[in-house]
Amino acid sequence: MQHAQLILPAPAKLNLMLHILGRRADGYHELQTLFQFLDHGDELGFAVREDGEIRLHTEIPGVPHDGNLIVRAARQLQRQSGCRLGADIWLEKRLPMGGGIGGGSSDAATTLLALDRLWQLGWSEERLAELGLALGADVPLFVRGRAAFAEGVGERLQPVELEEPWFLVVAPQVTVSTAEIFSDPELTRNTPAITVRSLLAGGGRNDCQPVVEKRYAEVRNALNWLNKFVPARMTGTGACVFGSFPNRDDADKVARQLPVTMPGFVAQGRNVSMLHRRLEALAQGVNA
Ligand SMILES: C[C@](O)(CO)[C@H](O)COP(=O)(O)OP(=O)(O)OC[C@H]1O[C@@H](n2ccc(N)nc2=O)[C@H](O)[C@@H]1O
Ligand SMILES: Nc1ncnc2c1ncn2[C@@H]1O[C@H](COP(=O)(O)OP(=O)(O)OP(=O)(O)O)[C@@H](O)[C@H]1O
Repeated sequence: MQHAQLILPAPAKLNLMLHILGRRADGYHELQTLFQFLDHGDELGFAVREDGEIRLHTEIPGVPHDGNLIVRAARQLQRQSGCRLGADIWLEKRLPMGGGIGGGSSDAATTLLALDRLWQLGWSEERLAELGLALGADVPLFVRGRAAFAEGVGERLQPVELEEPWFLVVAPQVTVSTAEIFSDPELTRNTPAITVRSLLAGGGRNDCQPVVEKRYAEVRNALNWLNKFVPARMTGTGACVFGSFPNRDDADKVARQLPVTMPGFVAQGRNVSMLHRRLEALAQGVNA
């Protein structure tokens, strides 16, 4: 990381609600979801290589180098832009994988925005988001960096202004496969569409939660534990669950009581991703 020219965050997200409206012919699901960012995430470092190679210097156990979303994002951008430069990339992984908080998608989006800058491509966010969609349904959200109501398969984004409470996120020690949950016959796929206005007035749920709770005792236990303090809900297709608090102290107090078998973290919900805050500061010449 000490050789990096540019160090940028890759924040987590929460799905504050997630409704499944139907299934498309290609197997993907039509959904409605409300996304907010957390001020907690991975960190990535980047340096330009003149030889065109893309090298990620940090290994993630179980993920081959060429299958890592960071490498796949970099190679796609290189291919589509025709750029002859390469990159050395370092990763500090802090987010649990397969947790429904978007770690891989966020790493991919940070890579696209970082290399667009270092390779001086001048691509619009729109074009980068379009490229990102091929890597994962949540990548466009992280490229855009604004809390949003999402429709379609998650790519039609409408920015929203939400309260920014503190969350306690509990990470049960299991990995939930998104594909497995979406292919479960018991998943309900017929929630009627709602308007963003009615949603912001309160309500919503996570349609994937009953299926995950049934399959994973660890997720069930985490929900039961957190529900003793505040209403608890699952994010994405799990495994992480969260509850909100009006201030950091209240969230910390509950976090201190977490059993050792149930790690968690406290973070604030943010309407502008910390990646975009950092890029704006850089554009203004602030070295914060
Ligand atoms: C459900 C969410 O977590 C909400 O934030 C995301 O949309 C999932 O995003 P992701 O993990 O990046 O998922 P992808 O890598 O795009 O898709 C993984 C698998 O989930 C299923 N999938 C995903 C998104 C979607 N709208 N419908 C689906 O059916 C598909 O089987 C797909 O093969
Ligand atoms: N840079 C990366 N970080 C994390 N996972 C990666 C990465 N690259 C590839 N993967 C693969 O993607 C899978 C899903 O990882 P991720 O952490 O994005 O899941 P998630 O939090 O459930 O995402 P989502 O909320 O988008 O469903 C991992 O199990 C891993 O095999």
